[in-house]
Amino acid sequence: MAGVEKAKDLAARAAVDEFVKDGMAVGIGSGSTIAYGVVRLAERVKEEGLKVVCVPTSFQAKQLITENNLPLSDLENHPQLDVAIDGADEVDDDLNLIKGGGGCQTQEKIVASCAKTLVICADYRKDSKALGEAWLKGIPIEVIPIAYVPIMAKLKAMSAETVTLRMAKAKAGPCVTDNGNLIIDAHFGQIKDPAKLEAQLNGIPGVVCTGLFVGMAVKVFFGQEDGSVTTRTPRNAGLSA
Ligand SMILES: O=C(CO)[C@H](O)[C@H](O)COP(=O)(O)O
Repeated sequence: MAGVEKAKDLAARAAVDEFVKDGMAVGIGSGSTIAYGVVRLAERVKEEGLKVVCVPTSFQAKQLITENNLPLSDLENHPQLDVAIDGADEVDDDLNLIKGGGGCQTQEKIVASCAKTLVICADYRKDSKALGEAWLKGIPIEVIPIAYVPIMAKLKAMSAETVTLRMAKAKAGPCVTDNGNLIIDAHFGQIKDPAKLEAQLNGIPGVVCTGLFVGMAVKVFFGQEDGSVTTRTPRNAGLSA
């Protein structure tokens, strides 16, 4: 393994090693980076006899949990989680995030909101000073299907630079979320006030959930190109080895 994949693996392993302890209920995020974290968690269960339960944030996360023979649970049985570990598309200096590149931000935000701690693992490409600087595809916004046209118009009126209905890759038509909704990607350029923008977007009728995660993450692990892992916390907004 080399390059970006190695960086993802290192970051995810570091997050799992530092934050998952015996007896914990763990929220499992979605995407290619957390997949390495699930493999590491399964290793620790085998090697250390760790007892954990895992709550997924998507169909993909559920598959990861079951394929790695980890105990699967849900928010009905575990409405309070000790930690949620997830990936991100972009992370700013204050640990605000853009998520939803994989279209799972709604369940990811619900699970994160039920966890005492949200920890993010990402490769070096996700590190950014301000949201919207590196991730140019736009903020993923899950919407109720009947509302997608008026919501797109409202986003344009809010001065979004690009507004796109996300289309499926191997099927004609739109990408349909795990919740049966659609996704609009809206790029607002560099975002100066993520909390304000999130509140504005949440105020549009038909918006289910945005990919802006403001003030939720407590620590981010970045896998670097040179094989090191750096971290960022809200208290030390700079990077430390
Ligand atoms: O938010 C997500 C899915 O909705 C993912 O966590 C995010 O897209 C990062 O994915 P990857 O680890 O594959 O880069």
